[in-house]
Amino acid sequence: MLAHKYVTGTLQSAVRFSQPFRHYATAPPTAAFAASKGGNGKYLVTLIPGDGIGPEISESVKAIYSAADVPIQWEEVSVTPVFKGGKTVIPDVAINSVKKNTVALKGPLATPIGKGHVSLNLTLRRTFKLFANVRPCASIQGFKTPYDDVNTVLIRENTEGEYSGIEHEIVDGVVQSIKLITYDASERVARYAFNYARSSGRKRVTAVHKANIMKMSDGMFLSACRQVSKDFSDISYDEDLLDRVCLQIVQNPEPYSNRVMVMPNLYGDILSDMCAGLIGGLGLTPSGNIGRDASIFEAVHGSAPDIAGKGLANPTALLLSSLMMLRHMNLNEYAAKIEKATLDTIAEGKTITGDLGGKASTREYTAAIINRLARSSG
Ligand SMILES: NC(=O)C1=CN([C@@H]2O[C@H](COP(=O)(O)OP(=O)(O)OC[C@H]3O[C@@H](n4cnc5c(N)ncnc54)[C@H](O)[C@@H]3O)[C@@H](O)[C@H]2O)C=CC1
Ligand SMILES: O=C(O)CCC(=O)C(=O)O
Repeated sequence: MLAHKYVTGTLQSAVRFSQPFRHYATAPPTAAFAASKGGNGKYLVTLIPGDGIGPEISESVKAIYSAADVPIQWEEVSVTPVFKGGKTVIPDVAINSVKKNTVALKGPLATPIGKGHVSLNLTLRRTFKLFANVRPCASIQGFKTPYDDVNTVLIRENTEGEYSGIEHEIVDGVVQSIKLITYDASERVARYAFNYARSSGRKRVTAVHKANIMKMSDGMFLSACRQVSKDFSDISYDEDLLDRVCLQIVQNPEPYSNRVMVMPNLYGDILSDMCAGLIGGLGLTPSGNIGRDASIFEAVHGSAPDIAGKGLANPTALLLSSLMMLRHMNLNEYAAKIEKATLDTIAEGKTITGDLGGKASTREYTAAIINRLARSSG
């Protein structure tokens, strides 16, 4: 078993790799990583390739890891839903793999719209009590977008709120969907956000809300944040309305760059897509779903059915998610090496995918990163 050294480990990486730390570190002081090793001495990590572009971008990550000699052995599982006991559930083999390995990299899973099975993404988060979804979003130096220095970190409550999945038809034509907020879950994610701010050198936490309208539910979320803020005298705390944040961040993202924003589930889902738009799109933004007993890393984006199977997908978001995972596992040097090769490839701009304005296929872009890795170690 590896010890729980996250705060120390992360601070060390801050000193040694100041630029990467700014981008894609996780600072999970409460999350456990109990190393599970295979016979070859490599760490076992669950890989869920997912739907749509998921298998293509997973192949890319696997190829890059292999080229960088990352000491990881993938345990690949499918989460094709099965019908059991009147419900759609995730197959036991996938659940058991994540339970055993405690870390997983997951491709996007598609959810039918307005009908069909529940979201398996949400089911995984609830099953493993992955209470905080960390979504960093940073401009890539040298890659030109309308904004040059976006560096936001958004932490989203990940188990309840508007995504509790409690909906019913009261009478014909009237449907009720319950937004469930508990003090415990709010307190837990708020504490995580403050700890994250402290260990990543950010000086402010902003709770994003709509408590002017949802006085009780978002009001309770804010009460929990205020209470937790009292334990962090070195971090300033404030609150802002979601709609104001949306307006202001697209007008000028700079003031949001040195703080952590924490918020209920749905707001985090939407605001993180908007932040992705500030830096070049969904092909670039990673995330980590952090829990006490397991953590699952995934891109912010979905299965992109419009480009699936065409070899056009940008694997960067999944790759950067996997780097958050490596840092979570204290494999910092591998993360730094791959991160540099990736960001340099994008900054150079010669071999980038269509979503970033380039012409490269997923394979060509992956090969460009691998070449750069080879050059840097040769
Ligand atoms: N965590 C997860 O697994 C998520 C799953 N989904 C699911 O994914 C499915 C599709 O959802 P959409 O709303 O279409 O969102 P999406 O994120 O899949 O796609 C939105 C747009 O961004 C583009 N895009 C996304 N990722 C890209 C990448 N890596 N490279 C290049 N272009 C990329 C797509 O081509 C599309 O035009 C739905 O079933 C949804 O429920 C959506 C979001 C998150
Ligand atoms: O589960 C899904 O299909 C979409 C989920 C999503 O957009 C998210 O929570 O990130």
